[in-house]
Amino acid sequence: MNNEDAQKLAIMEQDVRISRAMSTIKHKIVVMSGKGGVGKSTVTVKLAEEFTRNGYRVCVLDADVHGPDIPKMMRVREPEITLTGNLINPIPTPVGATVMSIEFFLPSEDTPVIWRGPKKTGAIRQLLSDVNWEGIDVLIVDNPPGTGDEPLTVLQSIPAIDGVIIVTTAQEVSVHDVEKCINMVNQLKIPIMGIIENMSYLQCPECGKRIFLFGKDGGKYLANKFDLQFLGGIPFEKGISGDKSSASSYINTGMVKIFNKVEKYLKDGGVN
Ligand SMILES: Nc1ncnc2c1ncn2[C@@H]1O[C@H](COP(=O)(O)OP(=O)(O)OP(=O)(O)O)[C@@H](O)[C@H]1O
Repeated sequence: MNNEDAQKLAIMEQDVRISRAMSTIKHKIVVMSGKGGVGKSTVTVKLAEEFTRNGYRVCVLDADVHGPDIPKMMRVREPEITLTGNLINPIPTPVGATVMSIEFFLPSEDTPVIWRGPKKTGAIRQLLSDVNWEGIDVLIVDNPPGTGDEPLTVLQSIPAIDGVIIVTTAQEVSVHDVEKCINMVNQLKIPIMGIIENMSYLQCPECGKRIFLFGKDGGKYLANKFDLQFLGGIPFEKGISGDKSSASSYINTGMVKIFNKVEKYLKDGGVN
């Protein structure tokens, strides 16, 4: 066998291990965006909390190799890695969910990842195959931003994704980048559950008037253009911004409505 064939075989074997390891997960959701910083991780954490509050056993997979913020946002500090057989157990969080992140395997949380492409995608695939995913009702994956190798690897490696949730702001640049992201997911023939517009508006604490800092209805525009469900908007919220560690303590009415739609989508078997 030449080198290329050996590599193909190793990938196929890993695909089998991933499928086996993930086969017991009831539902898999991938949260993604064409643009960085639009609130993908925040939405992932809030959604995980809503599912947990409603009795689901939830795990969040932080697939962002460069900015693994999820453990901090889910208030996991000094995680203790344990094994079941040779599979790594997800780490419990204070709200009752669990989390798995590349950050747990870095020498320190301040260590930058300077790996090249294949090493990064290899790390993502290894997490998928080497984690103990037993007993999880809903896996929510925080996919790295953009349409590059890493988000693509997540979409191609996770079998039977129930649906992708696309996060955008109303801003033109975000909408434009998200269009590329939607096209990528469509090309892979993975269902898109719907669009969330984050940072939709700021409500003036004095007069209650809504200020649309990033313009209006970018999320609805995308939903109409691609014939997708608009899952809802989330306003700017004081409690959510700044210190990422504070995100977990915060409940948002917009998020409850979004959760209801996402839960209905899963119960209906992936039909909008
Ligand atoms: N609705 C909101 N109101 C106020 N601040 C928000 C809101 N959503 C997100 N933020 C803040 O915006 C910043 C970026 O959010 P977040 O990290 O969730 O984005 P991201 O899309 O996951 O970023 P990255 O591309 O780095 O992964 C954070 O400081 C977060 O607290």
